Amino acid sequence: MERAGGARGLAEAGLGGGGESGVPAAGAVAAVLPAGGCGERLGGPTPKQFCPVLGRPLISYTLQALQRVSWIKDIVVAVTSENMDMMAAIVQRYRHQRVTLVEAGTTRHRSIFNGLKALAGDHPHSRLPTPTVVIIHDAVRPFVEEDVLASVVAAARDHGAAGAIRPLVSTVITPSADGCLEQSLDRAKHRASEMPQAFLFDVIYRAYCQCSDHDMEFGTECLHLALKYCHTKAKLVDGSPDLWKVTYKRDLYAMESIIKDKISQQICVVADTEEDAECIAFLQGLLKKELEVQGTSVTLCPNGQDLQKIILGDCYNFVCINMKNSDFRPPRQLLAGLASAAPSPFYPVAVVSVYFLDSQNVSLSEKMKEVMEMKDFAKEVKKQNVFFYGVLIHFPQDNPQQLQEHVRQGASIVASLIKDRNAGLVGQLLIA
Ligand SMILES: Nc1ccn([C@@H]2O[C@H](COP(=O)(O)OP(=O)(O)OP(=O)(O)O)[C@@H](O)[C@H]2O)c(=O)n1
Ligand SMILES: O=C(CO)[C@H](O)[C@H](O)COP(=O)(O)O
Repeated sequence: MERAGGARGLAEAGLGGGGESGVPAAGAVAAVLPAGGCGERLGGPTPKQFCPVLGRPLISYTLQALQRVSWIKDIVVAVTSENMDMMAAIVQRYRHQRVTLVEAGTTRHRSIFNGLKALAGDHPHSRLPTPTVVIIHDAVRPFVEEDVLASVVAAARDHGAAGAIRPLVSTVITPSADGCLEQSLDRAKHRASEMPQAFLFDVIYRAYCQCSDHDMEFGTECLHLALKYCHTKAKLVDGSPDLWKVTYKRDLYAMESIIKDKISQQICVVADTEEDAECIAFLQGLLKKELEVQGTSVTLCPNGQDLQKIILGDCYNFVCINMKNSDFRPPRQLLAGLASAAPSPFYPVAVVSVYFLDSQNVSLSEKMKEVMEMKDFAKEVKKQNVFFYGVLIHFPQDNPQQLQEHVRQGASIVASLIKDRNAGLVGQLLIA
């Protein structure tokens, strides 16, 4: 695959990007994602933009967020040459569109400038149209919504530059040469500069073209460049709390926890309601309470009807109730439905099969063969990013009180499996 003058158009590889070179579409918007850092503050051998979160590289979440915005026509990602192939593989695996890769620079500003060059038609082979407005967004800020992107783009159209800001959490101070307090800034009069930022392409491109080596080497603020070199005062846009940048290890943990909460919002309960309505309603209520998420919608899906619609509706959690049969048969119909619906590869799908067994009638040892088959089944479906778990609820026919207690415990186990999505428990049969 040929590199387009430092820009590696994935268009050549048929993976997205492309368009008439150098022809600025009216009002077109593009984005530049600097992703060429080494993540020193986070530590570890893997640059943080490639660190896995729930099995997927961080940068894929940011690309997914930008991809949801249809009016961003091109996304230029700046990565180092040694990470170029890995980045192309991520784009292909997660089916990210409109992406073009360019070589990163030795600093963040240099990486951004390389991204802008790919949009300026500066490179003889650059095939990307020059946008009217360009968004600059750190690849390690995965939680960016369309509303803030639209706000900074609209403000940039009017003011030439715009950037998201947040209230300061810590007070900013100036240390003296001997390491003592020189002054402390009035926190109420200052803000933290975040991303996304947006610029009239001409403004920010001219600023970078004039940028001094010192600014290129040590600068950290694009808005400052627009002011210093193009006398353009950026409009400041209040951003939401989730615009934060993954910088330290703790930020990765926080990101994973936020995503787990987000994808646990909807649960599809698959069951044959004719016989199981009462028990399912009870389990349903418990699941909503256990997951403590207002948004959880527990969808009853009798005999797998409407399953296709639910799967396509971004549901990543399925609970299959097996009351009629006592064997530990995995829900093959459901898994076949999942496979044919080809859900997005973005998140692992949790499937929990709940079995009810009256141990007075059937001993668990007689079921060991089926339990082992369940593990093999789980291993197979894990290749399609489906995490399959089993939960056995002891179902004493002659003791309804005890049954309720066991169902309560079972709901708690199901909720934990869904929230934690622990790959280490895949294929296990947990007993309530
Ligand atoms: N030469 C560089 C340095 C940084 N970045 C990118 O700029 C963004 C914000 O920078 P930062 O959080 O500082 O990332 P790192 O430089 O990787 O972190 P550290 O300073 O801890 O090494 C990141 O997406 C990073 O990949 C870049 O494109 N090129
Ligand atoms: O907040 C920002 C304003 O543009 C930048 O993301 C931040 O300055 C980047 O700094 P660093 O790369 O050192 O984390």
